[in-house]
Amino acid sequence: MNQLIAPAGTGTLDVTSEIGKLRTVMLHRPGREVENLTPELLHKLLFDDIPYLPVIQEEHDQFAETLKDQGVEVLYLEKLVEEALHFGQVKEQFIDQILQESKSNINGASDSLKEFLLDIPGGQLVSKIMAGVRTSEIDEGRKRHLYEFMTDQYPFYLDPMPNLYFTRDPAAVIGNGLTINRMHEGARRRESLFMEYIMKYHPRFSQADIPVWLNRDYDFSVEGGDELVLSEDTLAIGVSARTSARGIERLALNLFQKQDRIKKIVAIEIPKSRAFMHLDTVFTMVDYDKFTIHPAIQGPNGDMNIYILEKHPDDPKRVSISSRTNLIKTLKEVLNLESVTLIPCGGGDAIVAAREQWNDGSNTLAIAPGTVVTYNRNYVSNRIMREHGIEVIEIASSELSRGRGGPRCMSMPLVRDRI
Ligand SMILES: NC(=[NH2+])NCCC[C@H](N)C(=O)O
Repeated sequence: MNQLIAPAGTGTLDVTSEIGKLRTVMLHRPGREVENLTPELLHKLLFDDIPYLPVIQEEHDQFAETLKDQGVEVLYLEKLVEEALHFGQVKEQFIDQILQESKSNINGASDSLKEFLLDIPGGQLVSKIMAGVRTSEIDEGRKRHLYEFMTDQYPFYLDPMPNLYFTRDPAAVIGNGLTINRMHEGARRRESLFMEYIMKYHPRFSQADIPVWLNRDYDFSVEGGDELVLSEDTLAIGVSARTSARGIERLALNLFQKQDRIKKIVAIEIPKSRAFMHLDTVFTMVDYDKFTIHPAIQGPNGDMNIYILEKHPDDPKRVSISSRTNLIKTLKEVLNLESVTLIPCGGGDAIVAAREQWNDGSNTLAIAPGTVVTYNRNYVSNRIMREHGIEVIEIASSELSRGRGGPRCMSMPLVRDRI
């Protein structure tokens, strides 16, 4: 195995805001999993079109370079998982678990598949699992069951995982710990297993005693696109198509029990629709007192359903819940700010806002207070942000945007400077 990309012993996680200078981030460069999309599978695998692999990779490399140029350390998911399996000597255990969790596709062929995967040389196993395994890839000689010889069945034993380049969702760093998420959609459920292995077995993290605030074995879903770290003591979490109220309450209980820095969780309900799948598709923090917003998530007078969860004074099994209806007022209250500016996606024009939100116009990745990375195609939203004094660094987005996620979705911050 080549030298570790992520040296041992540097594995502290530290994210106490959405905007502190970004120091270390985890990305996933889209790979062959994207080429295993077919029109029939698009809906199930949560895509709207099939990206052209060489171009999506080029755009992704440009994204990574942009971050590196700003001094950000970029780690790659695939490499971290390979290293975790190698140094933890857990390749077979990992294969067993992937097969176990892919059961509905495998349909009894797991012995042949396990042999097939064990034969793949180190360094290629992880990308193979990510790309998916076609039924036609298993040698005739390895097939044992009648249905394994049939050709007209579902094409995959292991489904491809084309959403992996949205590293934001399967896990999220909060303070010095993280959530390793139970994903809402079956198409993404296995993704968080990778992070579990990285944290347990990668030499950079395994000795660091990193708290896991919520694990993927909890029955109710939470996804990273809904988890926003507003400040050292306050989180915002979307109650969305992907993140359940129960998941949020469990996370709150665990946090209040295991640490005492984070004191408030602001649960923000958003419409449960495909376009607004996570809170970060309609709301991101771009500066100390500025946020992007898609106006369609607010009622006529700016009203919304917002709940603040706090530690219950005398019952550790409950949280105290109080409600709010106005986003600006709530943000001012929890962040102790005199004023808060919401920058509307598409400048608030109904058509432009809808069009640009669809291509993640509100989904910014802050790399420092007042500096964000965005997609170039959302030129109206980008202009409006600049008019509000934000430095906007644009990246190419023709193919990346086809997966319905933007720069925030495509990045998992591991370390940010405190602000
Ligand atoms: N944090 C985000 N907004 N992630 C976007 C994920 C998009 C992905 N196709 C999905 O449906 O899951």
